[in-house]
Amino acid sequence: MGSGDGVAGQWGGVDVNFGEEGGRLTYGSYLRLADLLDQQRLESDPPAHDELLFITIHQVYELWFKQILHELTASRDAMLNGELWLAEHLLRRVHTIERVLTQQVDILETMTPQDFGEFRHRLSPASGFQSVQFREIEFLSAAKDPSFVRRFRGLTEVEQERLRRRLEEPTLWDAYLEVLRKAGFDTDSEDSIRDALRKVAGDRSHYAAIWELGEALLQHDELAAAWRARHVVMVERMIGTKPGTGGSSGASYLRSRLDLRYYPLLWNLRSAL
Ligand code: HEM
Ligand SMILES: N[C@@H](CC(=O)c1ccccc1NC=O)C(=O)O
Repeated sequence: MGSGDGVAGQWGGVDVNFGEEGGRLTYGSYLRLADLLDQQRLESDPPAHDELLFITIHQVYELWFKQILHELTASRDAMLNGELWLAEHLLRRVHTIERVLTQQVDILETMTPQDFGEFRHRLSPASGFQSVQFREIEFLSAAKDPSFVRRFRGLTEVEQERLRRRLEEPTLWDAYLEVLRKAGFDTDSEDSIRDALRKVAGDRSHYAAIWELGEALLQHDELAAAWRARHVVMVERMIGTKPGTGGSSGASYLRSRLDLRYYPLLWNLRSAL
């Protein structure tokens, strides 16, 4: 039996020690649960029952966004280093997370418009439009749009700097073009890239790793589009045609974003196969 202040005892025939044990790692201290579980502060007063769900869902999104950025950055770097298997492996993990993110909408949709209405008026002018990590994912994937940095109101210096860095650094598409160049293809013009993609697609046994990587990028693009489509339908269900708390036209603004594609040349390729 161990010593210390913890609760010691027998469990299933195994000696166990619960407690701090003089600063030894515990589940709660490792995961910083005291801090994590103290971050859900409601705006509504008296508290609206569904606001905890609303905050929790968004915080979970942001945690997964952090993980996605970690994986996409490493995948981009792996492509630049010629480690194609690693780049693909990490993209496949991202796909799995992205599927979960779209499914999470189901949970939020258990909230009715009436119950959302109890605290929605407190949220203005905040909105998902201001999610820095969401925009970082777009920039890193290839959809760089510097106007977002200007249009964001109330960003901290650190957040602005994060976005500026993402605008400067290579995207996943830049890294894929580097992969094509290393394989001997010319990528100087859009036509030469189209040509390279057709050659890769036409000789998959020879270009297996490059083809599969292109497919993994396309999958990431498709899953991001699926999230946008799911989000706008949820928005219509929750607020109809009302303007958004972020100051946009709401669902019609979001509909204008549905055609966004990170890798249009990979999509165009389909018409040539
Ligand atoms: C009740 C649920 C939700 C409603 C009614 C809603 C509504 C909206 C609206 C109206 C906009 C347009 C900007 C504006 O406010 O004017 C927007 C943007 C956005 N929302 Fe939501 N949203 C909901 C849940 C979520 C969740 C769970 C996320 C996850 C992080 C999210 C992320 C975003 C993002 C990233 C944008 C910017 C999209 C873009 O610029 O392409 N939203 N949302
Ligand atoms: N823009 C939403 C409110 C909303 O959903 C929201 C508000 C604050 C922080 C994140 C949000 N999520 C997505 O936009 C609305 O207009 O109802």
